[in-house]
Amino acid sequence: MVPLLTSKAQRAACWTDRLGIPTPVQAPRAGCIGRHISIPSRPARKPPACLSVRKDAGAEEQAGESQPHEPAPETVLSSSSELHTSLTTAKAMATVRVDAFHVASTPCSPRGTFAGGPLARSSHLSDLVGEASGGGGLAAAGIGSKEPVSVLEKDEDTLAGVERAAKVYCQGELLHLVQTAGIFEDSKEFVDMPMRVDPEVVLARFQALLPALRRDTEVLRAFLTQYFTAPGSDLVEHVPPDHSDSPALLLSLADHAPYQRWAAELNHFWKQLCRKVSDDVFLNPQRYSILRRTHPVVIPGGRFRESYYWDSYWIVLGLLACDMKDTARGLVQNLLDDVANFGFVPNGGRIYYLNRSQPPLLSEMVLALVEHDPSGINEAFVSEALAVLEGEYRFWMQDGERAISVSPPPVRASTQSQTWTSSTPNTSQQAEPPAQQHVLNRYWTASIHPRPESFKEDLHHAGLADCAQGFYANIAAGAESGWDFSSRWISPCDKGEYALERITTTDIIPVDLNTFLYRMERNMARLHDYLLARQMGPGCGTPEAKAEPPRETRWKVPPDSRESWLSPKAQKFAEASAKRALAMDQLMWDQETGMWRDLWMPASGKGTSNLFTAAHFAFGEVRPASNFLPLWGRVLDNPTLCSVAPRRKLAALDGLARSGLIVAGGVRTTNVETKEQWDCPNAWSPIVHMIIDGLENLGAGDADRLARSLAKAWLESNYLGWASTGYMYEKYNGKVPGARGEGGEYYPQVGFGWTNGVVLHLLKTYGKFLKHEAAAPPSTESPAEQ
Ligand SMILES: OC[C@H]1O[C@H](O[C@H]2O[C@H](CO)[C@@H](O)[C@H](O)[C@H]2O)[C@H](O)[C@@H](O)[C@@H]1O
Repeated sequence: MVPLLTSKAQRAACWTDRLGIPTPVQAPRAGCIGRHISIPSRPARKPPACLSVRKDAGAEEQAGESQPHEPAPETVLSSSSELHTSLTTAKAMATVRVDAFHVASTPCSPRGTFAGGPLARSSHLSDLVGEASGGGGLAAAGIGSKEPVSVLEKDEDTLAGVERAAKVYCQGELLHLVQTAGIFEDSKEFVDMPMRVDPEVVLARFQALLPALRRDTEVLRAFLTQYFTAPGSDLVEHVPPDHSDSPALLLSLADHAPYQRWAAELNHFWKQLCRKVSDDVFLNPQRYSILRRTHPVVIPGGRFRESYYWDSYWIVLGLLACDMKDTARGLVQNLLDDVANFGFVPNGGRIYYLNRSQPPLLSEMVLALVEHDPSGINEAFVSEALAVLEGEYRFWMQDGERAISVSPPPVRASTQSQTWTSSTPNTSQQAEPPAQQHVLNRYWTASIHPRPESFKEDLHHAGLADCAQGFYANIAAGAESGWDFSSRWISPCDKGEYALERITTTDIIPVDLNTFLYRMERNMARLHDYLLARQMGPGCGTPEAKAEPPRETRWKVPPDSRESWLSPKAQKFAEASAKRALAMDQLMWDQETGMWRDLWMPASGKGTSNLFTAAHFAFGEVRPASNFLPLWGRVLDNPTLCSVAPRRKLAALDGLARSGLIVAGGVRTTNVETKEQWDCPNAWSPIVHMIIDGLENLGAGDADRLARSLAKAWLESNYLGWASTGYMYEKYNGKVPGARGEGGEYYPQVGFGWTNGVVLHLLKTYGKFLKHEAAAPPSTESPAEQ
């Protein structure tokens, strides 16, 4: 039996409260009732005296027991041929069957909002990822790699468990009715609740209820109490053995007592945020939405009671700042295991996240581990990681899905400085055949259902959208971007307003995603050569070996700027990175604003051509901070851009200063104020960190000074928030230092994994600049306010 209450320390009010870790829900709370389009809502009623919820037959009941199913007439999710992608994903990877999957195409593409079918297929990838990439039923189902990554063993039990659990958490009438009954304020609550018995038993019990009772809110509440336990009980607290109360970082902050105390507390927080998957998840994976994890995880906190893909990068940096390299390595190994099991890293560690990934930063994490402790990482790990990363690369390069061919519009030379908006006419009709074809990437999913964890919210917006299926694909792709949600992805209406139902993520080729993939290509080239140098031993003839003592060379990852490569694999990934750097420069760089710009493909849903010749800058008025992430990615250091790099660097520095994004509390996410959380005035740790890091390493103008003043402003804002409330927020208000950010589809969270990670990393990097300063009160002046 799964314990109803979580561990002792979690019950300690002080810590749970400050970390935003929810206490177990004993009784479901009443909440708002979302709009739903399929099943008419009913007023909540008192249960009738003869309430026919049967007594729990217990866990001993045989799995697979089923009662005749009487589907709700208007239920849209219960057809077995329309399995949710999360289920088909796992199933596909488990059985490598290609026939049973739902093909993600849809007849509607209003406003170009859905690009579900095969689009432009890239042509020059086969030598990098093999002929198996792209096309086929798996690709059409958004499953990623056609070939599982064989270097790590797949966990067949997990996959079988996922398939069974998905029948409750990802599809069907029970999910629909619970999520639309208004029982929980937060839609994520239900899909995180473990089952007391097998899913087949739960579903059979549910089907045994009279149809009218299934729709009765009080009956549903009673049903949940009987068959489910509290969210959060599937992960148990775990004190990582490599945690120390006095890591070297604390000593280095000795001259700056307030920050030293703060760092000590954040270091302590790792113990509160670290979790192990409970034993019963290993015995009965089918009863849980949590994915089994071999190694402990570090959760963000609050409603985010599982691991997240891109959050993990900043958590890893923070752990390394506290010398917790074993815990960091375990986190990375879990993500590598994901690629082995599913062909990609899912958005987060629950089965309902299996229909999408998140910003691909796994290679960055592997690199961080190797650079932190080269002699502690053995060759087998690097070699295995590289094979797995290749699998992940294959997932992202599925042509026609996340990878597409783009050509510059022939009119580009004369419209270099033109700002395109959603209403700009598509001039591709008059275009000459393009001279050069590039392959770039976008966020994409095959999902045609509401996100289970945001079910009622998605139903509501789908009801307002021109095409519900297109909306579901685009909203899930928006979640894949990590920027869920932002004006970046929303086609503004004529009045200039950003309504979520107009989300059109798959029509956009984002600067940040292409930066992340550029880094993946670059990192893999570097890691391949690093591995070869280590395998060959000292004096292996690398360019660095000639200049440095051989022993040093063996343990050092070659610099990002390396031009000649030893290993053929490294050479190929370096070539891919050069192509991408060139494409980003030719298509995304906007000289007028001094930034890279997301591309908008208004023709993407029309599918008449294999090439997008009409890629223009996305919604002209939106200036996201992600436009500057190529600085973090060192894209301008690619040898192929050496002739333009010096002036681009200065122009980008100037562009950032002119962008208006730098504010008193760091870097605001965009310049547009909407109700979404990835917009103005919010400032998010991952973005602020990448901007700081990019500036620090730019080597142009006074970029490093700006980096330091931004780091100072960000630390002061986070410190102010912590000192006045005890909380570390998930996001901050960039305009009001210390204030929490707002907006979006859930209540602002505290805890918080990546926030703590960035602070600890910045304290480690910039501590030496801080220690001579007095503990000045946080400034309200922007370091470069416009
Ligand atoms: O439940 C709604 C959405 O929540 C997640 O997104 C937000 O939190 C994540 C964890 O910190 C973070 O990675 C993401 O950038 C945030 O926007 C989740 O990732 C979404 O998929 C989910 O729909």
